[in-house]
Amino acid sequence: MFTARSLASVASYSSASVARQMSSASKKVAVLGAAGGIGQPLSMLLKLSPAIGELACYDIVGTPGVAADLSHIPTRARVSGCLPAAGAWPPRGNEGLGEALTGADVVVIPAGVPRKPGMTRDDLFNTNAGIVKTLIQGVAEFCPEAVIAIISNPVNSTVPIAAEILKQKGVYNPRKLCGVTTFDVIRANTFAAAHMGVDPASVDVTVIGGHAGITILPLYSQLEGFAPSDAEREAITVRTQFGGDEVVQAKAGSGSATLSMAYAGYLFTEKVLQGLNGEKVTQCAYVQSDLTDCKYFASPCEFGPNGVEKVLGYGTLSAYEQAWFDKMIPDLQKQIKKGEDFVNA
Ligand SMILES: NC(=O)C1=CN([C@@H]2O[C@H](COP(=O)(O)OP(=O)(O)OC[C@H]3O[C@@H](n4cnc5c(N)ncnc54)[C@H](O)[C@@H]3O)[C@@H](O)[C@H]2O)C=CC1
Ligand SMILES: O=C([O-])CC(=O)C(=O)O
Repeated sequence: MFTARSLASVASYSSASVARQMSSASKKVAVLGAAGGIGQPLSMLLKLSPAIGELACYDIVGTPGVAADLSHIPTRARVSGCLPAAGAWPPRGNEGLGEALTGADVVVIPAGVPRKPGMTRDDLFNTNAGIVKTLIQGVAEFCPEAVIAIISNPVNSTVPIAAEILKQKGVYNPRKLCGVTTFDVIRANTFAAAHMGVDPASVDVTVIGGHAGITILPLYSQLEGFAPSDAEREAITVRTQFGGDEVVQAKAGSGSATLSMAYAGYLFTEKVLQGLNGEKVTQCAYVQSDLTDCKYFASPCEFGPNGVEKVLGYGTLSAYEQAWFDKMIPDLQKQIKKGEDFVNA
C-alpha cells in the first residue's frame, strides 16, 4: 500500500512530482497536539510535503517554538503555531484553536496522553475522551468540511466520540471522519517483510478491525508469497496486534511509539491530500462502515475529492483469521458504544 514512500523519498521527490503537486490546489493541514511526541515529528514530515501550502500547529503548550523551528525548513508550507490563548508565533496577539482550524482541509489529531507499561489503550479513555471532544467541537465550529484524522487513543472509541459530537452540531459527514490505523499496516508490512526477507516497500498487508489488541486483524493469508508455519503465523499475528506494547515497554514509562507513528500519520495524510487533489487512492482507515456488525470498522477505503469515497471490502478470511474476527467483534462493539455513551449519556 505504501510502496513508494520512504523517509528518504519524502525529501527527494522527483521534480515532476513536485511540479505536479505544487500545481494542484494548495492545502491547509492543522495538527492538534503538535508539540507532543508524535505531533512534532509529524509536523516536520508534513512541512516537507509539497502538497501543503499551510501547516497550522496547535497545542496547549509549545507550538510557538515548534512553528518557529519548522519555519526555517525551506519548503513551501507556511507554518503557524497556535495556543489556546496569547503567545503564538509569529506574534500576532490572541491566537487559538479557531485560527489553527479556519480554512483547514485536513485536521490531524495526535493530542492526548500516551500509555505507560501495564496500561491498555482503553485506560486512556478518561483523559483523552474529553480532549478529543473539545477539539472536535472546534472542528465543528471552524472547519466542518475538513477531513479529520484521529490518532488519539483509544481510537476505537475516540472516533465514535467525534462522530457523536459532529452529529450534535449537525455537521457529521461519515466521508470526512477517519481513525488512523496506518500504523498497524506499516507494522504488518515490516514484520512480514522481515519474515520473507524482502524489501518492506514491496509488501502491502490489509489490516482490518480497529486499533487495539485483538481488534487489530492483519490478513496475512492474502499476502502473496507469505507461507508461515502455524506457529509463525500465530506469532506474527499476535506481534502485530500487540506491537504497541513492545514500544511502551521499551520506553519504560516515557510514552508509546512516536516516531514510527508520526511516519504513519504522515503517510495517511499524504494519501488523503492526494485524494482531495483528485487522485483515486486506497488505504486502510477506521471509518463508519456497513461491512460488519460494528458501526465503525477499519478496512481498505478509496479516498478522493470528498474524503472517503468508498468503503471497500476486505476479501476472504482464512479459518485462522475468521476465529480472530469472531473474537474481535464484541470487543470492538463495546468500545464503540463506550465512545457514543460518553457523548450521549
Ligand atoms: N493511532 C495510533 O496508531 C497511535 C496513537 N497514539 C496516541 O497518540 C496520542 C499522543 O501520543 P504522544 O504524542 O506520544 O503523546 P504526548 O504526551 O507526547 O503528546 C500529546 C500532546 O497533546 C497535547 N495536548 C493535550 N491536551 C490537548 C488539548 N486539549 N489540545 C491540544 N493539545 C493537547 C499535549 O500538550 C502534548 O503536546 C496518545 O493518545 C497515544 O496513545 C500513539 C501511537 C499510535
Ligand atoms: O500502543 C500504544 O499505546 C500506542 C499505539 O497505539 C501504538 O503504538 O500502536
